[in-house]
Amino acid sequence: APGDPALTADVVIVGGGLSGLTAARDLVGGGKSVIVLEARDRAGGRVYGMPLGDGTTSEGGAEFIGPTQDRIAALATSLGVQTFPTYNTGKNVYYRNGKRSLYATDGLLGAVPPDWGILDLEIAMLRIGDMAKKITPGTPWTAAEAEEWDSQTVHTWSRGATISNGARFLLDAFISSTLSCRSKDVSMLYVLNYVASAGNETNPGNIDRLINTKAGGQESRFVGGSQEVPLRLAAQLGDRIKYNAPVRRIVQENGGVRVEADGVNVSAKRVVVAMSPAIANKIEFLPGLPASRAQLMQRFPMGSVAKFVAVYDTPFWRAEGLTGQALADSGAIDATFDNSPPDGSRGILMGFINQTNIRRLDGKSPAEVTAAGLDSFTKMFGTKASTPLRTAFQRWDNETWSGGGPVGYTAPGVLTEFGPALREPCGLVHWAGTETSTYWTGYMDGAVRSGERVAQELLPLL
Ligand SMILES: Cc1cc2nc3c(=O)[nH]c(=O)nc-3n(C[C@H](O)[C@H](O)[C@H](O)COP(=O)(O)OP(=O)(O)OC[C@H]3O[C@@H](n4cnc5c(N)ncnc54)[C@H](O)[C@@H]3O)c2cc1C
Repeated sequence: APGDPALTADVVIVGGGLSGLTAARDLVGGGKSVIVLEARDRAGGRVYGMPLGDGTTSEGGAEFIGPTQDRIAALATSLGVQTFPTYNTGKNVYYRNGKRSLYATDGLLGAVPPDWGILDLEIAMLRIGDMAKKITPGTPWTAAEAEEWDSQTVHTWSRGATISNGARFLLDAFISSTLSCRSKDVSMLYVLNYVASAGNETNPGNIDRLINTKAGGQESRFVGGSQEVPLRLAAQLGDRIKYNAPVRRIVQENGGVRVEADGVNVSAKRVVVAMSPAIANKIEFLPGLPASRAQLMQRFPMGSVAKFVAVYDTPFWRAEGLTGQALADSGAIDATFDNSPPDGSRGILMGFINQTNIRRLDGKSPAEVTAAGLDSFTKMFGTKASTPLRTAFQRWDNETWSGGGPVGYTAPGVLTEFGPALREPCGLVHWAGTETSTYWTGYMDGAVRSGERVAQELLPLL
């Protein structure tokens, strides 16, 4: 705003999440001056160590890393952050139609619960895999069948492709646990691209790598918590990052950009907007953006998700032969993981509260959310789960600077019509954020890849 101190840099980066921080690292490495403007009082965005109230934290946002997520892996290694395997020994819990059952994840069908309709499901999953092979990751609108797949939701497709309630429930659960939305919210084309994107340049994406713990996206965790990665990268960037500086307006004028944030203005040659399209839509652009980009940002909502954790003096489920992973069709939590520290010195259960379930808890008190979370854990893991030492939860739908999570998704008709505007620079404005990534879109790896891509895009222009 007028009167605020004015800084100058080659590039101003809006957003201090993994995408913005990575872009800053590479631009600084290329000899350019950079200022990062971050709305929050911390770096990391959707990567956040949720305080447990005893001086320790548990992952409140992004957590897992798996094979082919090469760029987040390289970044973590460069910062001295190690990984360890997600606890995955024993059986998983399946809570369905009021009944609890256990299932092994190393059987013929992999990590699929033993529901009626399992063959029906397998056939549908194979079909999804075959369709995803026809997608070029990052540009799904170029597929020959793009119009057909972008004309239906996953719900519409799955009701045609399956006959059993079990298969339909599990396909809905796949969408809820990966995108935190309902199958009726999201385009089939979007999901096929998500599957195709779960790989790298030499290993085509596939559904198993997307959803599995063993050999999949949930295989490993970071020692000390995932937030170590953005926090250490932010420390390297030092006072190039300005916190508590929400950007309100981006003005392109006189051959450069002026970026106006609360308390500070920055003039630069170019600007990178490093966040989800939905959150970028809160910024005023002058002159206005091309309609295809402006309207893309109106059509890219965030999922609705919270993470709930309970801390116990031991991971008691391990002694009972359980992984700590569960899937449920009722209650607040629909999927869980063992979030204990690497040495198992105490037990932490983590549950996702997704889509309708978290909206039902809108306006509820922390005590009511906690009661709902513990009720779920108790149904899944027995009465021992009802008496934790402490609990915590992190809602993302209430976060002003995230607007939900884990990722933005699109309803039918959006990618084929507006998708090409996702990465296309608008004059001096460039776009990063996991939503723009070719591989592992929606993940930390995608965020890092998008930061690396935007830096490569900019360096020859500066
Ligand atoms: C509950 C949950 C679980 C997840 N689990 C995983 C997982 O297990 N593995 C995985 O790889 N990924 C996971 N993810 C996804 C992962 O967190 C994201 O893909 C990634 O962190 C996105 O990084 P980003 O830089 O693209 O965006 P963000 O992290 O959203 O960064 C955007 C930044 O911009 C800032 N900002 C917004 N508006 C403004 C403004 N106007 N001015 C200035 N700054 C602004 C925000 O504060 C934020 O810091 C999860 C996410 C959630 C929410």
